[in-house]
Amino acid sequence: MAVAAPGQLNLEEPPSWGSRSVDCFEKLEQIGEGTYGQVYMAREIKTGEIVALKKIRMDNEREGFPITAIREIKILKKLHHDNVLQLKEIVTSPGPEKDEQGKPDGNKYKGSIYMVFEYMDHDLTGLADRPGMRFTVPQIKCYMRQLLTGLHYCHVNQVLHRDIKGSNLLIDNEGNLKLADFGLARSFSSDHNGNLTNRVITLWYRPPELLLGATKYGPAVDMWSVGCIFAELLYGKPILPGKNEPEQLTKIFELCGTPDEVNWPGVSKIPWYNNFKPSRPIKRRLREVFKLFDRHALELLERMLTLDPSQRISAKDALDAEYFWNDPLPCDPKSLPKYESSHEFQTKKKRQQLRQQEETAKRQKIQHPQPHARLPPIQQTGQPHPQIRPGPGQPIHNAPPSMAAGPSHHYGKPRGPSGGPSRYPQGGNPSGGYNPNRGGQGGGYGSGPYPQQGRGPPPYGGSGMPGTGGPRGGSGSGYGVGATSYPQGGPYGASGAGRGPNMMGGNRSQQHQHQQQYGGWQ
Ligand SMILES: Nc1ncnc2c1ncn2[C@@H]1O[C@H](COP(=O)(O)OP(=O)(O)OP(=O)(O)O)[C@@H](O)[C@H]1O
Repeated sequence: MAVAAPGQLNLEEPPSWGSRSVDCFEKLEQIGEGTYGQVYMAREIKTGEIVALKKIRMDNEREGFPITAIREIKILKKLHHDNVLQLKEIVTSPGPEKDEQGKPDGNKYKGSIYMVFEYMDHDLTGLADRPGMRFTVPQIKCYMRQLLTGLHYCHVNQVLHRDIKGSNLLIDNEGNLKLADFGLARSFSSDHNGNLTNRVITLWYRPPELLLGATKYGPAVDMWSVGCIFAELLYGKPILPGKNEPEQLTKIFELCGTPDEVNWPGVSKIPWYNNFKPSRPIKRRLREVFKLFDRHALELLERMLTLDPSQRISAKDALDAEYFWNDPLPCDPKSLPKYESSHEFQTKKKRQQLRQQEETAKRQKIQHPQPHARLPPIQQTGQPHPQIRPGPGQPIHNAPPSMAAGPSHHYGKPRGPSGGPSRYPQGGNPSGGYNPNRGGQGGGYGSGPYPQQGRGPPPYGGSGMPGTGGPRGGSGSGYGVGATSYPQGGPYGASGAGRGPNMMGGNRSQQHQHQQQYGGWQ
């Protein structure tokens, strides 16, 4: 394999994995900082294509190339799906590392390795954190369906993601959602008998079985995380923000009730069950806490946030849920508005800058109190003119790609504990039309190729469907307008009565009794 000499570009050769130098790319801006390395937006010099470069952290030289990166590369090489982030190539940086004076440091050959990914404009957390951002119901359905489709593909191909969270769900300006960050992912098989680590999945999205110490588990762990994301999208903020593992379990029990041998056969045999067993049983309150969610959303959420992993809904069955087949239907991703790029890293940075600015302004005020309230405020130099930017949360229709991906325009706002839900959709379309376009059931977890979805092609909202035009909703949509109507101050607060009608209204009885899916992996 030809390796590019330091500073030289392999422009003639088609890129083969690991053969090219990172110098083939021009780094534009840092867009992410993860546990395992930095992520940059970059431009390929030859083609002008915008990509994301994820630098593999090699801090711990003694342990060699990080196992997480090896896993991620191995897994991503075998996954090819529209809803899974595509790894395009691996590139290397020319070693040896330069010292502080810019001279090569002979003792240190620390050439870096980068993964080259297709560039995505947003991650879900960054997008949701934009001030004034409200997702419409068709938009939430659209994202959820893509998330489930990508995850179903992974599970069918015997890959557990094990770190589903908003910042790992990347979204482009075509409305496509892709699963990213397979650093904690691993292959599994239904006959796998070995133990797996339970120290996976970011705490707020971690299922009860892992918190209770299970070391044999399957795709159901990802489905719990999906349930947390789903509720977060509807509710407007994370629903289970525990500070540590015991508190996380307590929050889960307060929402989902305590597990016992009746609702979760076998739970008492999970290693730490006795350590965490609450002194008295707690009733499940999910339906009460989220009673303002529409009926089909609540039904689906119930099945995702089921304590017993063997009874938790699978990605495939979730895609078949009434929620996705009733009005308002998921919108076509392409109909979603285009926003300026927003990644969690940048919105956090922006929030920090804003806080600093506010503190400086406060300090200045204390040092130089204004003698008269009517005097005009001191003009800050270097501030952009407010009119050159679109309003916060406003889509930038017709912006050329370079602007849409422009590095210097990011909005952020403090997301303090008092920041109540503000971005979930408002009242929905009461006319719940039924989509008859359904095929039979099919697929399931097995080896082999990715099966077709049971219901044939996904429905898209047709004309007149509320909110297909974007988060502000079209005329008469009823989405994204009006005051926030969900309870403030956390999901366990008093549930507000009389806050508007159920989105769907309807009274149809539940159609499907879903099969248990995960028994084999428990
Ligand atoms: N292909 C991409 N396009 C745009 N942004 C990206 C891309 N890949 C990653 N990012 C951004 O970088 C962030 C971190 O990336 P990633 O999760 O892959 O790294 P990580 O080191 O594993 O992070 P973590 O510790 O949060 O799991 C993402 O949340 C996202 O905002």
